[in-house]
Amino acid sequence: MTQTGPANLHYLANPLLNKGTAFSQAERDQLGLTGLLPPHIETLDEQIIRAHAAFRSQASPIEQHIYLRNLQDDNEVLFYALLIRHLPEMMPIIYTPTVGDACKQFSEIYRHPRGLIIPYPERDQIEQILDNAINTDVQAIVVTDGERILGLGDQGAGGMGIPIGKLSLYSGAGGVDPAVTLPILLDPGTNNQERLDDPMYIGWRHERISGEEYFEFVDLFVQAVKRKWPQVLLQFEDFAQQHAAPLLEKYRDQLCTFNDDIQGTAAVTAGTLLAAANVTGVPLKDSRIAFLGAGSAGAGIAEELIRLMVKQGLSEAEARDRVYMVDRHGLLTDAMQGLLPFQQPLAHPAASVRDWAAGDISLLDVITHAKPNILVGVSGQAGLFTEEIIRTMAADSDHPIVLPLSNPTSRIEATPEQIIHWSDGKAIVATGSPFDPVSYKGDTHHIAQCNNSYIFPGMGLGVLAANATRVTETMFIAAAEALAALSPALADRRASLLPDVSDIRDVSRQIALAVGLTAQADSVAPKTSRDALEAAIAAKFWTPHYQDYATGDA
Ligand SMILES: O=C([O-])CC(=O)C(=O)O
Ligand SMILES: [Mg+2]
Repeated sequence: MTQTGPANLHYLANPLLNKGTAFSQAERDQLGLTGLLPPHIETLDEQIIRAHAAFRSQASPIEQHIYLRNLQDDNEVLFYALLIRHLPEMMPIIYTPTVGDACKQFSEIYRHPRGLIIPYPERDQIEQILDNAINTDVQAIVVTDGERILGLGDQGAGGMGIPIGKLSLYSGAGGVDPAVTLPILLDPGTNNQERLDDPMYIGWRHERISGEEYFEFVDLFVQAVKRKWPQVLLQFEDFAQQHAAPLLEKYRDQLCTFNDDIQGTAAVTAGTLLAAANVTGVPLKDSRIAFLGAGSAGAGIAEELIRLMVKQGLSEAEARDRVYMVDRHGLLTDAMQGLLPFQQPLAHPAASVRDWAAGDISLLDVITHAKPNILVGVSGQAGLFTEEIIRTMAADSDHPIVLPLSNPTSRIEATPEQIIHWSDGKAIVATGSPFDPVSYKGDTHHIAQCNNSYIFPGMGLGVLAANATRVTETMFIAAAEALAALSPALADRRASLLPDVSDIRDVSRQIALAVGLTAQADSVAPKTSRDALEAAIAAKFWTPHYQDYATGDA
């Protein structure tokens, strides 16, 4: 049957169906596309080469981001084929760090609708909004409310860049079909004055709603999602500290959900530290760990490490004793007023540290007295790992492990180069944002990217392939252990602690298997054999390819 007129838009305007110059002659004839496309018919491979050249010709990372996002909104098969072929080059563009700039400039660079936006004034129509999603088989959602975007704070509606970037990695790194993914922005306003004052701001121009109203708004959304897609995986991303942990506690037993900043970051950090323990010879249970930043991400990592130390044989009290949380008022102690519920179990008895300082106990005081061999930065603030802090730590430890995890690059606590120089080459460094290797005194130090991007794509794939109905803490432990088992540093101590980004699709499949097996053991997924689960993961694993729309009788 020959289609003419606007029906051809069905193919050209839907990025999940569009093939651009790769529509065959038969498709062009049958779908009414002749004359709408240039005559040379390209293969996907030729399209990738041409798109890569166009990408390279962009003047700056943000221009490259805009180019790739436009390509994604035009032709998803080509976008993912290009991305997968050039992951190490393109991941920093669609994801951290450049996605941070894209969130800040979201209004200026906005081009096409993608996903769903739910502004607070439209809260009575959430079901209708969900019905409007252009993809009907939704299996994985990433949602943000824009309040704590990376270390960049409140970006309002610009936060939508994050769910889009995360889901690009679900497909690009985790093999989840983009047709089943849906980014969502809850827009409860913004307290970012610059955005409110910007005439170009495209979000709901209103200060953030808060308190009961806020939690009711999120609940309207979650209940509507549960009714419409009862099996869906719902990932919370970049919510502010005062909301992230309470929302996780509220919903973790209601549907298949997790918080990436609390649980995904915890798992990748645990995996990195398990790998590092193989290099240093100091097991996690014998380590002492200092954190700068005691928000929900820091606390999430701390609790995961405590679980692992207990698994390695410590009592819970012994494990807690080895973890020191430092926030803007210094070391958390039980004498502090106003600790949040998730911080209280991580506070040290004030009496046990009374002699460390006259007033607030600083990070340097903690380094001096507790002598940690592991230092984790989740402060969101640049420069807080000072030369004195790193030198003091290195004086007491043969292999200090330093993880400045704050994103994007502009927020890092200290650069790998600084840490390696100040520690005279002793430190093992992994960062949240990507960094090039550092040369120091003839040695090359590889900098692993300790980013939850090693975890959430595999978690998503594993949950979907195993038909899991909940996400448990043991599934994250399994993901961390699976990641550590793939560390190149196991075979070569000088190699990176984490696999190369170019191997991330294989990593995701391994993590999916570990996660799926654990979901079965935890009775949150139907029991199958290991072989059947492996087959389910392989069947679920999407690779970009074009469908043939031409009917045989052309
Ligand atoms: O997005 C990233 O690169 C890691 C992450 O979740 C965050 O920093 O909030
Ligand atoms: Mg995040």
